[in-house]
This record gives sequence, structure tokens and C-alpha cells, in this order.
Amino acid sequence: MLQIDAVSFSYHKKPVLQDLQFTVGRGEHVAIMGESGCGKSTLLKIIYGLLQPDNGSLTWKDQPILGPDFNLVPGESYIKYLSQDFDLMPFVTVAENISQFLSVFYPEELDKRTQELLEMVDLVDYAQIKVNKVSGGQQQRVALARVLAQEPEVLLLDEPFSHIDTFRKNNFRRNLFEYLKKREITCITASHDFEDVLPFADRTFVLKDQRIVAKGPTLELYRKPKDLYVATLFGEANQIPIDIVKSYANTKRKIIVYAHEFRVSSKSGIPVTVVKNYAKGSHFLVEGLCGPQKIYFNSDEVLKLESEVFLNISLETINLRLREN
Ligand SMILES: Nc1ncnc2c1ncn2[C@@H]1O[C@H](COP(=O)(O)OP(=O)(O)OP(=O)(O)O)[C@@H](O)[C@H]1O
Repeated sequence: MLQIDAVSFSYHKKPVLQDLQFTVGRGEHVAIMGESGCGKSTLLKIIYGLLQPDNGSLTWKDQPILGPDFNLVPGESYIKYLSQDFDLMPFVTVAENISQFLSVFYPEELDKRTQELLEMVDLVDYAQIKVNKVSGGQQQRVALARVLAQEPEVLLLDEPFSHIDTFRKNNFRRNLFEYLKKREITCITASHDFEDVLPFADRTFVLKDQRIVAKGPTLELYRKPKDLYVATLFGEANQIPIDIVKSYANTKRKIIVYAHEFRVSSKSGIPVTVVKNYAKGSHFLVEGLCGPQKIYFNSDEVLKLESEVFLNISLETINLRLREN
């Protein structure tokens, strides 16, 4: 188990992370989410042993993870960190960049493992091309195969799909996370893309203002976000006064409603005036106004600007969001 205990960190006296406390089990997949600059990469670098925390301690299987103040060569051998800059050997082929890190002595076994990893990252056709001749997205995939070749016990992924095209991304994410689960590799992924997180991470931690402000099973965080910040990490969301939703409600509370949770009706519901339509492919995201309250909701079809439509939310959703966490 990875244990992070009361860890704080600052860059030149500017606090970035404060009093972080969590554990990650063997083979577990945890996601770290939060807005840009909230400290996701910093946290991964501390776990890897590249940055020295100001306070607190880190252990893996009850053994301390030492920071750069105590390690001549920073970075623990059983942890691999896939950073946002890939750190490849540019004048060496894709295949050699990967096979160099395989701890296999027999040539046949070496070829087989290299091939397996090339297939995993979908780069078989590029095996003999020098890395400086392949695209940014392809380099990101080579970098990933390289860290997998080293058979880490803990894998830290920093925005691992940021350079990979949508066409390949979905399949690739599924393959990678299945591969890690099968081998019981503990994985921590920093991302601000919920599609990297929602289908794959067992648990998610949300960082904001130097602290973990929400954590739990990923689906639970999504279904019952504690506030608009958490909800927005998972998609287009609104925070709406409950008396708009139910006119008889005698409370000033607000509830979170995702854009896709509204149903559009021409007859009854919350009255909104259509302000703007945004094409999303499978649907339109519509900006509407209910008095001064801006509401974003999904519609199957484009809606006429300045027309009035009515929005409905299921009772189940209202009750779910009204329930205290
Ligand atoms: N080497 C550094 N020296 C000083 N400040 C830094 C350094 N690296 C990062 N920071 C600052 O620390 C904060 C956290 O940065 P970090 O890169 O960890 O955020 P992040 O959540 O990973 O962001 P992103 O999602 O944009 O990658 C930011 O305010 C950043 O400007």
C-alpha cells in the first residue's frame, strides 16, 4: 500500500500542497483531478521522489519513499513516472527506446516483449523509425511503453493522453488500464479530462486550494458532487436554487444539475429563454436564462434563439442531490 501522511509542499515558500493524507492499495487505480495549476504534477513528483516535501512522510509497503534530500539519484526504482515531457532518446528507434528498458536476457524473449509493448501502444509500424522522426502523440506512446517495460509496481501518469488523437485515444485508454489491472500495477493518473477518469479510476481525489477537497469512489463523486467545482470536472454542470426547480420548495438551498439531466419540454417545467446553441455532435448544448439564472442544458435539436422552452429534472435526480453527503 502507498501511504501519504500529512504531506505539505511549497515552491520557494509559496504553498502548493498542504496536509495531504491518503492511501492507495496495490493494483488500485486512483485519479487526481483539479484545475490547471492546482498541484497535480507536483504531487506526482513528490510521490516519485523528485521533490522533497516540507513536512509529512510517504511509504510504499511500509518502506519510506525518500525525496531528493536523501537519495543520490532521485526517483524510486519500483515507481515509474510518465511526465509531460517524455525524456526519450531522439536518435534511437522506437523499438530500441522500448527494449532498452526490458530486463530480459534472451533475444527471442526480448523481441517478444518489445513486440507486445509495441502492439499495446499501437506503434508496430513505427518500430524501426527514429524517435525524433515521429509525432508528439507517437512519442507520448513510446514513453508509455518505456515505463511499462520497466515493470513498475507503481505507475504515475501525468496527463497521459494529452497528445494522443481522439481517434486512437478511446481504444488506447481501455487497453492501457486493462493491462495495468491485469498486472496489479498501482496507478495514479493526474488528469483534467473526465473521460480519462470516469470509466477507469476506482477512486478519485479532487485538489483545490492546496488541499484534497473531495475523494471517494469515482462514480459516487460524479453522481453526488459536493459542489460545482467537483461537478464541473465531470462535465457541464449548473448550480440552481431549489425554488426554481420546485416553486413550492421552501428553502434557499441549491442543487447541482448536469446539462444532460434536463429534459426539454414545450409545455411545462422551468421556463427558460434560449440564448445560444453549441453543436456537440450527438446533441446541442444550449445556454438559457431563467430570470437572471443562466442554465446550460442538452437538447437533441437546435433551439430557436429567444424562444421559450421548459426544463424538467427527474425527482430521482433532485432527491439524490438534496441528500446530504
Ligand atoms: N518549478 C516550479 N517553481 C515554482 N513554481 C512552480 C514550479 N512548478 C510548478 N509551479 C507552480 O506550482 C503550482 C502547481 O503546479 P503543477 O504543475 O503541480 O499544477 P498542475 O495541477 O499539474 O497543472 P497542469 O494541469 O496545468 O499541469 C502552479 O501554480 C505552478 O505555477
